Amino acid sequence: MILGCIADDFTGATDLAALLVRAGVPVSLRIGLPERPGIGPSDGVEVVALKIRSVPPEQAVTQALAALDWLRAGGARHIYWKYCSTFDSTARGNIGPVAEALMGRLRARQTLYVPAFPENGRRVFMGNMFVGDQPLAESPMRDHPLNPMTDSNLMRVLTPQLSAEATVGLVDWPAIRRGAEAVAGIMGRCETHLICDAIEDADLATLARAAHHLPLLTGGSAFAGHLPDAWRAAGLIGPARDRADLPALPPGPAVVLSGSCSAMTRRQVAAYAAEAPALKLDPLRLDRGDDGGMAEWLSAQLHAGRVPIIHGTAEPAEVAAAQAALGAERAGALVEDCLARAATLARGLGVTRFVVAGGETSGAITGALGVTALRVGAEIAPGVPWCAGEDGAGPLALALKSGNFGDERFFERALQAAG
Ligand SMILES: Nc1ncnc2c1ncn2[C@@H]1O[C@H](COP(=O)(O)OP(=O)(O)O)[C@@H](O)[C@H]1O
Ligand SMILES: O=C(O)[C@@H](O)C(=O)COP(=O)(O)O
Repeated sequence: MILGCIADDFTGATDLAALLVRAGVPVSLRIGLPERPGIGPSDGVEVVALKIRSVPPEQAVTQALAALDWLRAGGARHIYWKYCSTFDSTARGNIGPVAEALMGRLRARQTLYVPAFPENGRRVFMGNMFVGDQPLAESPMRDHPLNPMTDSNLMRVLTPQLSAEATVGLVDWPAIRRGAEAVAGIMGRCETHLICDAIEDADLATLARAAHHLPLLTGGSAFAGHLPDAWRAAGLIGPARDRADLPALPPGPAVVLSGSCSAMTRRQVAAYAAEAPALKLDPLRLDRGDDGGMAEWLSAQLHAGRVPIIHGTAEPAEVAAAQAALGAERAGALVEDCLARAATLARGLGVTRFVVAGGETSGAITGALGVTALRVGAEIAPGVPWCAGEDGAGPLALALKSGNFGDERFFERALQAAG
């Protein structure tokens, strides 16, 4: 196995798997830490999807190290720590502690942090992240319900997450533009943690050429997608494979479930709810045990042959009000639990296709369905593939959409793409 990947959430894992599949390597995707030892594709990539973005750092470290041990037992030659392309973290932060713990176990002296995903508008310049044309802290990410990002400077975000002996440096864009040797020059300095600029995919390719030999690399899916070419150029893996083996998606009814409150999801939910039956969940009512008659409503919609949407998606002011009354964690958990129950109910009613918006939400739903592995299908939007899996009831299909990915018509597009 050339690469073993640890993803901090489930949308991130399918995003990563999709970009690696695009890069022509065989990819195997596990949901949660596998119970039994296993060996991934001999010349390919194994992705382990965890739900550790918003948990306390100690828990994130424990789970990531367990995944690392599993991947190394399966023969992984390099490890990739995948987090969000907007560098999302809680106030205490998990990106740094997990990276340091993985470095410790791998005896790695240095690692790179490369979150940029230019195709989806996430770019880093002189250590500052931009989402589209806005600095990260002025973008809608400042209002994220669980991981609000209030500083655009990634070196300032990362430094307090690390131990006192860690040193943080920058691989700056002017150096990247000079080429892999200039990047190697910066890597030869003493800093152990290097935040990397990247504006275009060409920058990610340069970084991959300079750093593909490191035992641990970290970042978003786009950088990982450039590693196979760098390994090929170094003669370490075989030629790119065609995707002749796209998994077939099972036919059958579908539902859309959204717990994401991200700006793009809010537009997507509004567009879909204008044309399809929609049930909106309110954490304050859920706290009183009132889910708006979800089971009866869902059953009636499915029996009428519709593709309904159930969602907690709300504007920042509504989210803030729910959080003020219940606390952010409880408000989030109430919606996640209810959507997980909706998924189980839908499955019991014969649904085979689930379009899900939100990373934490996808973790809750996939966990409730009991899916433990996914095969990656065609991409609906950059970083969002349809995936095929199985639970106790048989085959099913899941499209796990990251909060800000896709365009306004994403849900409709996903349903059409499933055929
Ligand atoms: N109305 C709401 N009020 C408060 N929290 C909510 C509401 N609706 C959803 N949430 C929570 O917000 C979080 C969104 O996170 P996530 O699913 O990862 O979405 P994204 O991919 O956009 O980051 C989830 O924990 C979800 O349960
Ligand atoms: O890197 C990305 O942006 C995604 O892969 C991802 O991790 C998204 O997370 P959510 O926005 O929380 O779904």
